[in-house]
Amino acid sequence: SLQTSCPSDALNPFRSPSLCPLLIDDDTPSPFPPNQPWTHRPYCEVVTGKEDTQTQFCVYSSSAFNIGSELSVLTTPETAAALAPALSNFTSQWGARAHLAEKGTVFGYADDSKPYTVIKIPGRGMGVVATRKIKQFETIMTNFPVVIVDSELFPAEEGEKGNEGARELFDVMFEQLGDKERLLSAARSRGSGVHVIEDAVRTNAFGLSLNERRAKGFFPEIARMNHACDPNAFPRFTARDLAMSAVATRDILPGEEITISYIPVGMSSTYRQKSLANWHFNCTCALCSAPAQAIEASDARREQIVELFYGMQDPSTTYESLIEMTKEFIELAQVERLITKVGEYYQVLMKLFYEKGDPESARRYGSAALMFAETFSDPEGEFCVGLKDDLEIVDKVLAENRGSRL
Ligand SMILES: C[S@@+](CC[C@H](N)C(=O)[O-])C[C@H]1O[C@@H](n2cnc3c(N)ncnc32)[C@H](O)[C@@H]1O
Repeated sequence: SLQTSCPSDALNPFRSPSLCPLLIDDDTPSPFPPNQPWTHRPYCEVVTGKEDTQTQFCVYSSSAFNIGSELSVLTTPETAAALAPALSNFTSQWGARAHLAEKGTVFGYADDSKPYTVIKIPGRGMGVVATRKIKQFETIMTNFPVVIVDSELFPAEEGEKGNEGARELFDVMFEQLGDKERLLSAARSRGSGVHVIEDAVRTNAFGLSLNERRAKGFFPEIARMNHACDPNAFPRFTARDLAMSAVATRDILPGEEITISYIPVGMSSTYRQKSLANWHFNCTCALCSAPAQAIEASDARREQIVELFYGMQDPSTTYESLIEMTKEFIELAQVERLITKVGEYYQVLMKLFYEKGDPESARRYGSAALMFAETFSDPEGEFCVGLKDDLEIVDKVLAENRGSRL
């Protein structure tokens, strides 16, 4: 049964929802204030999953989220309760309010903090272009979601018949959105029969992990960024405020289009084309439209990177060959500009050097991994937290070694 009262209620009737988020659905709304932190009464359906699992999903909407820009989430009551602290994180929403600005103003005041503009790009619809020099690692924009849908409610393949319960939930979600035009304009790329929510989310959404459930989120401004296989920006999601930020992977010049990769970076061209099929466009990015020879050379480097990565992790690899392979690996990754993968790569290198009895090198790779991971992923996320734990172990060994040398 749902948790409907808060232990501290009697003492503090004005408790923050972040301290005691309640599980609410359409039968058991929270007592006071009703439905908080949502502004609408939840609407729920029990949905039968692939393995005949029965899960209750509800539509939760808040027209107050992100300084009135709104948010509607289709998820389980548990995940909705876990979102309460993020919904109440006004500091972050206020800090990033420039994303609500029209024509360089924030609530009537001139704002020159926005380093980009959205314009038409030949052959790609709209796109985001830099209006001044943007430095590597700079946060270009911070954006909040308008729609989030649990991935279980999505037919795996486009056109596959969705669950009837899901369709009703999509209808209610669309009904509760204040700015329907925003979603409609993001959804006009598909034929009839596909629900407008599914349509918009498939073309524009980012995969998220929320309270250990997979979900897809539509972030309207960052969704204007077109795809490039060698992008100059990377989307970073932070769970504590639900913000999606675009972080520059290298220096960007004024007039340059700001791009992100819709698919994991580092794949060779054939895999990229297959993975991009979901978006229904012929990729015209710099890497895909490069001369055949350049594409071939890049593919060869990417394949070599994967091969080396497996080779390095093979237990039979000696310490000496690990050093050689690492050198070659890093050089290739630099040529292919796989900077957003460095956190991942260096974390593995930290472990390998640690296992081979070289904690000094392990520490160097570990700290570099953390620096990159904190730039391109959630600093409070699982990956960064795990890295910090691993670094502590390495530090302990280093301290013990120093002690034994004295
Ligand atoms: C998330 S939207 C990006 C913004 C979009 N251009 C707009 O006008 O709103 C994704 C769509 O943009 C277009 N697009 C994105 N990257 C592209 C690329 N590299 N080449 C061609 N079209 C692209 C495709 O139509 C794709 O389905």
